[in-house]
Amino acid sequence: RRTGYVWHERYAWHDTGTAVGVAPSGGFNQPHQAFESPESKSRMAGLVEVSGLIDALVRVPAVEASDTDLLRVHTPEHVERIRELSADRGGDAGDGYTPFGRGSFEIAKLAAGGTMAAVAAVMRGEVDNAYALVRPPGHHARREMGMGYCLFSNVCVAIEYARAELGVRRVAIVDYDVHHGNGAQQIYWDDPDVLAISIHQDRLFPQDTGSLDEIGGPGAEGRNINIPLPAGSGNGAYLAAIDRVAVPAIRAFAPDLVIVSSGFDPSAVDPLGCMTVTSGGFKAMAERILGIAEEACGGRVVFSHEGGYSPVHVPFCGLAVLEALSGRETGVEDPFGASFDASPAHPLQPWQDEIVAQAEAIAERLG
Ligand SMILES: O=C(CCC1CCCC1)NO
Ligand SMILES: [Zn+2]
Repeated sequence: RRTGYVWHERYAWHDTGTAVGVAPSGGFNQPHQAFESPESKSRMAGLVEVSGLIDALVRVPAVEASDTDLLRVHTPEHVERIRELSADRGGDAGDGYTPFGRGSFEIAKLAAGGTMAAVAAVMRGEVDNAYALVRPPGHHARREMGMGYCLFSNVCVAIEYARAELGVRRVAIVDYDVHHGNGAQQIYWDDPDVLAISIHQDRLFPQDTGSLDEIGGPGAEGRNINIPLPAGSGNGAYLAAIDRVAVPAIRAFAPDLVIVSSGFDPSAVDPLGCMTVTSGGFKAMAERILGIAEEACGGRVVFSHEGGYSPVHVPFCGLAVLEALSGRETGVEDPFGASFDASPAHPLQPWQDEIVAQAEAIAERLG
C-alpha cells in the first residue's frame, strides 16, 4: 500500500522548557525536562529512516495551518493568546501542564498542518493511508484552551479542514493514546457526524472525563464512546475494545474517513501510562483499524501522533504501526520481545472484560 508519512525536523524544536515532568523547576525541583520532549518522536523518525522503511513511504510535506484553519475549531482568544506568548518568551497554553516556548505557535500550526496534509493526501487518493508524526500533540486541546501538552487539536483542525475543502462529512476518530481524548469529546459533543472513540486508562488524565456514561450530547447520543480500561490492561483488553466496540461502531457509523489519535503511551514500558501493550499489540490494533477502514471507506485512514514517552520503545511501536499501514515488513526486532503472537500478550481479564462489555452494550444500543 502507498502510505503517506509526515515528519518535519521543526517538530523536535518545539520547546517545552526545563521542568520536573509536569512541574516547574526550582526549589528542590532539580531542572530536567517536561515529559513531552522531542526525544521519543525524533527517535521514531530516526528508526523509520535507518530501518529503510522510509524508502517505501510517500513523503507528505507539512504545511502550516492558517489562522482560518485554526479558527474552525478554536476560539480567537485562544489562538491570539498562543500567538502573543509565542512571539515573546512562551508560557503555558491553559491548564498549567502545557508549557511552550518562543516560536511554538508556528510549530503547533505546522503540527496541525501536518495532519491536514496527511488527510488531504488520503482524500485526494495520492496515498492509501498516512501517518503524521507531528509534535506538539493535540488530543487534549479544547476549543478555548490548550491542555496536557496540546496547544491545538491537530485531528479536529484537520477534520474541519476536510469538511470545508475536501467534501468530507462523517469522520470516525479512534484514540488509543493511554490518556482520554477529551478534546474531540468536547469539540464534537453535539455533532452526530463525528464518532469519537477513546480507549484509555481509567481516570489517568484528565481525571474528570472519559467515563462510560459520556455518550454524546442531544441528537448525538452514542457518537461518543469511552472505554476506560483498568491499569495493567494489555494487548488482550485493547484488542477486545477494538474488535468488540470500535470496529462494530465504525461499521454502523459508515464514515467517509477514519482518523486515529495514535499515542504509544499504553506501551508496557511507558513512563506515564500503566498499561502493558506491546509493539505487536499496536501493530494488531492498526491492522484491525485498517481492516474496518477498508470495509467502510476505501481504506482511508490517517494516524496523527499524540503521546508516548519511552524514547526506547516508541520507535519500535511506531515502526510496527507503519509496517501495518504500508504492508511492508522491515525485519527489525523490537528488543522488548514484543513480536505479536496468536495468544495476545496479557490476555483479557474478567475485570477488563466487564468494562469492554459495558461499552459494547452502549455502542450496540446507540449504533
Ligand atoms: O500523553 C499525554 C500527556 C498527559 C500528561 C499531561 C499532564 C500529566 C499527564 N496525553 O495524551
Ligand atoms: Zn497520552
